[in-house]
Amino acid sequence: MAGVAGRLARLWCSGALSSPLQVTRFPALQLHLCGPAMRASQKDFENALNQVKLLKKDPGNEVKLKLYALYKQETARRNYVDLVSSLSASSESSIQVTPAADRKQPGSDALVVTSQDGITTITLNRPDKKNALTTQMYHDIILALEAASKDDSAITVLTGNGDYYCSGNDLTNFTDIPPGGVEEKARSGAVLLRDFVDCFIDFPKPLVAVVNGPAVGISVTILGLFDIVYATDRATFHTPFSHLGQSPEGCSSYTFPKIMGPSKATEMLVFGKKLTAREACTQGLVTEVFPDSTFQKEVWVRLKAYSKLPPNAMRISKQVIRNTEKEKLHAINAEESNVLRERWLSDECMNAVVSFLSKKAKL
Ligand SMILES: CCCC/C=C/CC(=O)SCCNC(=O)CCNC(=O)[C@H](O)C(C)(C)COP(=O)(O)OP(=O)(O)OC[C@H]1O[C@@H](n2cnc3c(N)ncnc32)[C@H](O)[C@@H]1OP(=O)(O)O
Repeated sequence: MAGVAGRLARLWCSGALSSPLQVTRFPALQLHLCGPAMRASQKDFENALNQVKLLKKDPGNEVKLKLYALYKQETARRNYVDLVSSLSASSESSIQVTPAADRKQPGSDALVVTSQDGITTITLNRPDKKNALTTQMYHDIILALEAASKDDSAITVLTGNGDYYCSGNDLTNFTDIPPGGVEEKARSGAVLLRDFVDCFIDFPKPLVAVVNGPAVGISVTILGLFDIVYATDRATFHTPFSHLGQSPEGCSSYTFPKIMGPSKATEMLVFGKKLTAREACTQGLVTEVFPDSTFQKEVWVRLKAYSKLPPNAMRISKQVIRNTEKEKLHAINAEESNVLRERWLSDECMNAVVSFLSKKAKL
């Protein structure tokens, strides 16, 4: 695998790949760009890579993102073959192979929703990926919030499983390029972002973030739309948008200056300054910080007590607080999503994403 990865890296780092048009002149590589249904043999793939080595110019970021996606497919294919080989090698193997149709759909395990003691808890559950948000997870969170807004719980909580709260947008989302290309991807991403943030703006009940560890990107910006933010003292708050060639979302361009003042907001949103939990609390983004050793216990005791308060009174009080700003927040969300759609198409953003993916794939 490292061989294929290394070759891909050398191709684009050395400038060996040329334009997307030139790449599609090579039938074997084209087969791979068309996906698993038209999969070329490993030999075809190796041949294609040798062919593209002869090209002179950079292939462009769209092709690099496709190459990364193909590299992941290739890895998955090899893992599949290895697993089946290991099963055949040991006829006494105890591994049960579940028929594909019976398996849970991707994404379903990545979000866990529970309801207890008047509290609905939505838990991000991809601890091995620091709870990075896949496209599926954005959709699932929207559905979970819609359900929670109508269930009989008094309070809704968002938290993370594992050492991180959330590492923000899963940057591999960028490799899932539809037939309409990166423009279509950016358009659909902006619609999803807007719908996702709208749900937080409109959420009718008290919404609490239980920040169990570091938080990055969109998981930080939407905190400005929560009613309470409790954090472990291990948490940090980081919005590296400029580093990623991106711009603020989650209404943070409005809520952060309002919460912490324009210059502190600029340090975070423009210069990517990472705040400790205590700094975030001093600046008003976090409601209260707890020692990590007692964080879960203290927070849940507190929330269980709050959940016994009259639910209608809490809902109406929240409406009174939120309603004066709702229209404005929706307008800001729409504007931020539009700006980001453009940003996602910029070289600054594409280069940053390709650089992250190259490091991740150890290319
Ligand atoms: C609808 C769309 C809205 C889009 C708007 C959102 C804007 C944002 O959210 S921008 C912020 C995007 N997030 C990042 O830039 C964070 C990227 N990740 C990291 O910098 C590091 O992984 C992190 C500091 C979070 C953790 O570092 P480590 O403690 O060293 O752990 P690893 O890097 O080894 O991470 C383990 C594993 O998880 C993968 N990972 C983590 N975060 C992401 C992510 N955001 N996207 C994709 N993958 C992520 C990481 O690559 C590792 O994977 P493997 O190597 O496969 O094990």
